[in-house]
Amino acid sequence: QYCIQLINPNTCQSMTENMASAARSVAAPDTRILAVSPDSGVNSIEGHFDEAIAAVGVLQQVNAGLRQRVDGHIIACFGDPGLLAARELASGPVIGIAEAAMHLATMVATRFTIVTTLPRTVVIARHLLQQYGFSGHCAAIRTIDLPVLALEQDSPLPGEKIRQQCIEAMKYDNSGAIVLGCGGMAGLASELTRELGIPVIDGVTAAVKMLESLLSLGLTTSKHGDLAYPVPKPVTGIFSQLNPA
Ligand SMILES: O=C(O)C[C@H]1NC(=O)NC1=O
Repeated sequence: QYCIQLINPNTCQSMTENMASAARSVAAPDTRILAVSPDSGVNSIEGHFDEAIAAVGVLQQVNAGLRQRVDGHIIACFGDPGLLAARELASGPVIGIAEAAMHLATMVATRFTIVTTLPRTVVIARHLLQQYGFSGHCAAIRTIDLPVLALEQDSPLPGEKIRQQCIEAMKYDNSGAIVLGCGGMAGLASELTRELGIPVIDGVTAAVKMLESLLSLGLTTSKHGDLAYPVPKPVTGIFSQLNPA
């Protein structure tokens, strides 16, 4: 009975489709997943500049979701771009895949390792750990040193490098769980968990189940305080699409 809007903040359609199938594989039978991505922006998010651009696209999609009366929103990029702004705009709950995966990891292990893509995005994950209060829980942030879109090519290399970093994490990091640090890794978690014998958590599937939990408990974004709807004012020019629905 829920309609969840899954927003891939980059414009790579194949990634949107891949994460949508991962989301649908865990969604409750009567949960509908509406997978979208911005009409314009960047085809992969690999740094602060890309994040800033993607955040505007996320807000445009949240607005579209509001008009379609979706029950909640997932921001499916490991930088959780635009998360708090999206919570101001939205009436339903909004969850970022990084925060979802991190929360679940702390419930099954005392420390976790994040495995992400490019070294330059490590600082983004570090900032989120601080913002969410999980710095003490994260033993290490590892990278496969491949661009995000390498995950969309038909090659075994990214999967192999992720597996290798998971094995290194198990050997050297004293971590009890792994967090996959990219929306494009969504389909890999269950096989890696089975093969390696350690919880490997993907934020897309984690966010779907957390959103269903919030909705079933009647919990939604608080409009008391700083996440109240934006102060009404004209939003002009290229941002006019962001005027609240
Ligand atoms: O920061 C990253 O490596 C991953 C991030 N970039 C992207 O386009 N989707 C993501 O989840």
